[in-house]
Amino acid sequence: MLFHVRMDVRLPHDLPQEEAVEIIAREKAYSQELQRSGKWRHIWRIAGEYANYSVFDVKDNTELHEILSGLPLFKFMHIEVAPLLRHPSSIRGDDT
Ligand SMILES: O=C(O)CC1=CCC(=O)O1
Repeated sequence: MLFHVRMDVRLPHDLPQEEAVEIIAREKAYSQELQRSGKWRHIWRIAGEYANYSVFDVKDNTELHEILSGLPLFKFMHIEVAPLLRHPSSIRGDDT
């Protein structure tokens, strides 16, 4: 199943710099491992915002929830999820 996900990151102003750097490094490693696995298909920065649009390809809602709630930045994020399906007007036979 494909899901479009928007993640907005809000780091608290009083979060120590070293802690923020460490969490962001873990976030990057976690994300890149999932990208290599094919489950995290796309990640795009939203221009001018500390936010991204991502596309996930996972088995079901439960797997998506497990992945998102495992994000090192999860507690500092606002996340919006939209399930995707093929549009009947799409000229593409698959989702490439
Ligand atoms: O910077 C972001 O948008 C948050 C994030 C998600 C995965 C990652 O590496 O950073």
